[in-house]
Amino acid sequence: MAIVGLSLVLASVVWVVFSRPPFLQRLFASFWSPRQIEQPPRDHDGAPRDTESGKEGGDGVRSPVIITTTESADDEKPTHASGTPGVVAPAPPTVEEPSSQTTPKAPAAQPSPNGSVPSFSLSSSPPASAAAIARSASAAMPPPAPPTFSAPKMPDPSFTTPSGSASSMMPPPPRPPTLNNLNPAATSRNNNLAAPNSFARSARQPGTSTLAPPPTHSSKPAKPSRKVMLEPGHSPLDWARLAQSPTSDLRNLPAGTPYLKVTPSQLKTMTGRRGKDAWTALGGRVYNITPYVAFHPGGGPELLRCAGRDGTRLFGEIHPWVNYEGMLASCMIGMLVEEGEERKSEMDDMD
Ligand code: HEM
Repeated sequence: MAIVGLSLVLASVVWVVFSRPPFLQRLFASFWSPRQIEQPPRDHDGAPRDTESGKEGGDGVRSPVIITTTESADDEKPTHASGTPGVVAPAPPTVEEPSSQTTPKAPAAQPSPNGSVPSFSLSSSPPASAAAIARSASAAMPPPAPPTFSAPKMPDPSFTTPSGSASSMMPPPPRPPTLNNLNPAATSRNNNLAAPNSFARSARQPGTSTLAPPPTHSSKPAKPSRKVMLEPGHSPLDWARLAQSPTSDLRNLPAGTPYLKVTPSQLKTMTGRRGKDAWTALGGRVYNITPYVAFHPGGGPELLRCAGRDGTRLFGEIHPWVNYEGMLASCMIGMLVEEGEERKSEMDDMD
């Protein structure tokens, strides 16, 4: 197409140079007034030529219509050449635009046999208007590159392995969670990961709380206190004041009586009943506990459980921390001896 167009242009130029048609001179004269519309030439009889219907008036000789740039597109009405062989057209119709110099595609007509001036005839389907010419010209030219609105290339969302080199490869983004994870078939691949959760669910039984402290068996539950209400004036402080007085004698023995050797049989008769005092042996020593019964925090009956016998084991089971020696120093009778030892000592005294 480009070659054909160029050849047409070249042929037109050659023709204009050699023939110099009169209409071209008028064209040059009117070139400087582009808004002027040149009236189409009239036929010899003076009637305007019907350019739309293609009818020719007069002798049928067709005059070209030169259309310059006009205000409205309706004025652009080119004429169609008859293209009859042998009919010499003075000039081919040309449509000129000041901005775009386009030439209609008109193939060179065969020269007339009589050797007249070569004429040009329009092709079978010439553009009918300047816009059509422009369209045809644009169609003849290579189409411009279409505007590209392509966005910056985003990374391929697919997670296929890229074919680039390893140096240009970037680590793929983390796989977003998809609904496929809900598929049992898909989750079956991650059973090894779901196992701990299922184990944790199975290990935690309903009703158990992880916030509750674990059960401990190291601390014994506190025993309820077995202390009793003491009579007024019989507090531990009152006992301490009474027992440490130098004038107080709590043994209930004749004055000046030394410490006695008490045998278990003798101790057994001192139970605090039948008018006798209550004696007990603690750590090999014999104490008269009768004055302390009213001051015992654990109560009298508890204290008298060891009267008339050795109360060392029972005492240690309840309150081994109690300093009985200091508390009962003024109540000490003597030493607990084996049976027969008191007699042996009496015989030694007789000797
Ligand atoms: C003869 C010597 C004894 C002395 C000097 C003595 C002294 C004491 C003292 C000072 C307490 C108060 C302890 C405290 O406040 O923590 C006490 C409490 C007690 N005693 Fe004795 N006691 C004697 C013998 C006994 C015996 C032979 C028994 C029982 C068979 C006994 C049973 C108790 C009980 C049950 C308590 C109350 C413990 C508690 O706080 O729950 N005591 N005694």
